[in-house]
Formats: sequence, C-alpha cells, structure tokens
Amino acid sequence: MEKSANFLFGGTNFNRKKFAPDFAKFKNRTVEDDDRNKKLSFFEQEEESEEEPEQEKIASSSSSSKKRKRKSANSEPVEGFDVFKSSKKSRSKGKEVEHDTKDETLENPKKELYRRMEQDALSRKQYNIHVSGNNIPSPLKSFTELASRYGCKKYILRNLAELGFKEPTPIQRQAIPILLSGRECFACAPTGSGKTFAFICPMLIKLKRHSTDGIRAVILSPARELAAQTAREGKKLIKGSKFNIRLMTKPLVKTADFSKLQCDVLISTPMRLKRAIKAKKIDLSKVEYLVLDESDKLFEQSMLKQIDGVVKACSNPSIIRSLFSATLPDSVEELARSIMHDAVRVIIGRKNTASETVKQKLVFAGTEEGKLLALRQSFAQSLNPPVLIFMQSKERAKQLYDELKCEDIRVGVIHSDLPPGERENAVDSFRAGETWVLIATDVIARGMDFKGINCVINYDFPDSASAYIHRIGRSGRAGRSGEAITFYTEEDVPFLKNIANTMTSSGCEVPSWIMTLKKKKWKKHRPKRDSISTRPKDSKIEQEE
Ligand SMILES: Nc1ncnc2c1ncn2[C@@H]1O[C@H](COP(=O)(O)OP(=O)(O)OP(=O)(O)O)[C@@H](O)[C@H]1O
Repeated sequence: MEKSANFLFGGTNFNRKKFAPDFAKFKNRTVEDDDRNKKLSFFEQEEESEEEPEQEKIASSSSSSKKRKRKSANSEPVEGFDVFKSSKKSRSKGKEVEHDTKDETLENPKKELYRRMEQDALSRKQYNIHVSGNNIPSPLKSFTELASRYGCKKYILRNLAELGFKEPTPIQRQAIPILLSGRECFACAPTGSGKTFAFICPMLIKLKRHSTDGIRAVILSPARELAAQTAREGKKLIKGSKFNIRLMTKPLVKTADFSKLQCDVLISTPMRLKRAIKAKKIDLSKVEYLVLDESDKLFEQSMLKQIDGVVKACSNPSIIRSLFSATLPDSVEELARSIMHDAVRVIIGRKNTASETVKQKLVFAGTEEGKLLALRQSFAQSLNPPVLIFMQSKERAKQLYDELKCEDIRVGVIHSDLPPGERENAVDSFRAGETWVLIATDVIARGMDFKGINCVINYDFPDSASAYIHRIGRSGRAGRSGEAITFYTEEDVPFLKNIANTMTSSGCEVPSWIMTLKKKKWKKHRPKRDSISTRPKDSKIEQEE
C-alpha cells in the first residue's frame, strides 16, 4: 500500500490489492492527501511535555467543598478555534508564562492563588476553554499531571501512551480535573475532540481498582453501536488492570444474574438499562459515577422517561453526574442545572458549531432523480472511501442500498430494522474496509468514531442543525481533514439558511443568496420524498400496467 494511502485510511484497513481492479475505476481523489498529512504531522511532531509535575492544592480545594449550589453564567465564545491545531502554536506562550512565575516566592498564599488563577485563565484562553461555576480546578498541562495531582496509576498513563496520545485535548484538559475533584459537570466540545476519554479517564482514576462491590459507574449512550464503541475504548484504557467494563447486551438483560456479575463500569443504552431496572434485576444504588453521553439526545422526549428511571435508580447521594455532547441546547442546560449540584459548565470553542476540519458543501440536486444522478456521477469521478451516506428514514436507506448494491461499489447499510447482529456486521465491515460506502440512518450519526472517513454525504437534508453537526462530525476527527456534501431539493430550500449559518460559523463559505434567505424554525424537517429509483417514471408506469 502506498504511503499516502496509509494516511488516508488511518484506522481503516482497506485491502487495496484485493480490490485493485475496482479501485482503478475510482482514481481521482476529492480530499487532498497533503491536507491530511499536514494535520497528522501535528500529532507526530508534538514534543513530550517538559513541565515538572506539581501539587495543585489550591485549585482542587474546591473538591473538598461540600457546599452544593446551582450557578448559571455565560462564557464568552471565541471564534476561529481548532481543537487539535490551536494548542501547538500557543503552547510555547504557556511555557513562558509558567517560567516567569516559577521564581517568585510562595510565601503569600493569597498571592499564589491569584497567580494560579491568572495562569489558569491564560491556559484556558490558549485552548479555547470557557468555563463557569465555582472554584474550577486548573486545566491539565499534560497527562503526567494525572499522576502527580491525582495519583493516577501507571498502567493508565502507559495505555494512553500506547494509544499514541501525547497531550490531552482541550476538553480532556478541563473536564478531567473537574471530575477528578469530585465536581459534576456538563460539557460541550466539537465532534471528534476526545470527549470519550474525557469522561472515562477520571472515572477509572477515581474508582482506583476493581471491586466486587457491584456496579460503581454507568455510562449511558443513545445507540447500541455507540455503547459498544465506548466499551471498546474503555477496555483500551484498563489494559493491565483487573477492572471490569461491561456492555449491556440483550442476552445480558435477559439472563444475567447481576448480583453475581463482576462489573465495575456498565455501559448501556437507556432502554436496555431501564428494562433491567424494571425487572428488578439490577442494583444501581452504589453507582458513584453516571455519565450521560450525547446528553441532548438522551434528553429528547423519546428517551426522557428511561433516563429519569435510570437517574432515580442511581440513588447514591454522593454520585457524580456528568453530561457530554457536541451540541448543547439551552433547554438541556436548564434541565442539567435542575438535576445537578454545583456543576461546572465547560464549553470548548463555541457552543453548537460544526468541526472546522470538515470542508462543507451544499449541492442543489433539483429532484430525487437528480440526487441519484449526482451521487453516481461523483462516485464515477472520484470515489474516495470510506464514505458515509445519511438518509432520513430506514425505508429510504433500504431503497438506496437496493439501487447501489448491484454496482461495482462495496456498499453496506445500517438502520434500526436490522437485527443486532447485522447492525454489528455493517459497522465492523465498514471499519475493516470491506465496505467502502455505508448507507445509514441517523442511528449512527452521533459519536461513532470511524477514524478515516473522507466524505459524509447528506443524501437527505438533515432534520435539524444538531443532526447536521453530528452527521458531518463523523468525518474530520482528531484533527484530520474531511469533507461533507449536503444535497438539497426545492423542498429543503426553506431550511437552507439554518445549515448555512452552521457552515459559516465553522468557517465555510456559503453562496450569498442563501445568506439572504429567512431562517425557518425547524420542526423535524423530514418531507415526504419520491422513492429512489433510476428507472424513468414512464417505464415504471408501463411495468405497473
Ligand atoms: N489526547 C488525544 N490525543 C490524540 N487523539 C485523541 C486524544 N483523545 C482522543 N483521541 C482520539 O480522537 C478521536 C475522537 O475521540 P472521541 O470519539 O472521544 O470524540 P468525541 O469528542 O466523543 O466525538 P463525538 O462528538 O463525535 O462523539 C478518537 O479516535 C480518539 O482515539
């Protein structure tokens, strides 16, 4: 495999030799390899931190505070941020600041406190971290601080290093110390910016070691695939320890004796956990940590009842709850504040914006036939797998799959009508590179980390701005570049401005006529669309007759 292709398929193993004749048909590339190399080189060239580990007693003194009160404040949004890009440039500045202050005397604790606050403010500015709340712990300077400040076990640092993580991402810098100092937190950070480890890492450090005391931490994810991925990621971090991380599967709900099950951390969808609670099978009264991942999705009407059930079942009064998502509507913030105590609010960059590493494009396709034509044309010109195509319903996902499956493209499909095994296979084949194009409903729009996705195609216009942000966020992860194409037809025009605003706030250009359109209030925009077929309408009528 050529070197550039290695970069392209980082994390995805495409057998190009085996599929050589097929690939010859898709010669041209749409995403610049160079661009990708530039982004990745940041990870490769980053130096190890030289900073001396130190105790941060003052900042963490907040953790001992038992006083819990609600606080609401707004932080100033800062534009032009890039999670992975921004840190390198400004890092040296941070070092200078630290240098200046190192020689000063530590006699006056008040002076020391002010100095610490000043350093924290500078560091937050560097990484575009916005916080509100009381006594917020200092952001991490490096992963090694986890050992000096919080007694993190060596195996965790070793596993982080093995994963190739050289420094924490901005959300990890701030959320990890907050959770480690025993504070609740709700956090909003862009797609692909490392939120998963931002909540798993402190959880494991706090739990210290495996215990036979029952379930001590629960992570809720809105979809099975995401829950499975989180379990897999968590297991990477516990290598070398006796911790037990379990995924709640259907057979587990049905047959397991939870009172005997060895499980420190349980990862589940709300539905499955609620079923186990309802059947009185599971005791969550000892849970010390509860994470609601993709919290805005979990707080949607369809899941709210189940979430409520789980939150109530986690009855330990000293439980630490945290909420994470790339989109955090005000309504969810309100709800979060009403259930959390003295929580810290963390926003990385600007709230509810799309990843800046994704090049976004709007394409007018006219009609449904026009969409199919445009898709075929773009594949014929340059298919640059892996490509993810989003559809508005399972029916439409099936239709497009039926259209494309007979062609020379290795295509897969995933939607909620498929049995669990087939859903799993669809994801695994796509990860392994056996499938080049995966057609999906929004069931995998959130959280899924397919590292090398080059292009996301919104075949059907997304039904909300947050759906758009999450869908296109499957590309351009961890600092890589990616591309997102959104088809629109006449029916979608009234909602164009909403997407255009999201595009411009993440630095993409939008035709000026779109910006003059009025913004329309979203009401789950899923218009009835003509079915997907290449056969001309006349021939269909003939056949039907
Ligand atoms: N400190 C780090 N350094 C380098 N890569 C990292 C670091 N932390 C996480 N990653 C990688 O970044 C990628 C994205 O992380 P993750 O899936 O946690 O993103 P996310 O913020 O949860 O995204 P989403 O909003 O889509 O759920 C993963 O492949 C992960 O392994």
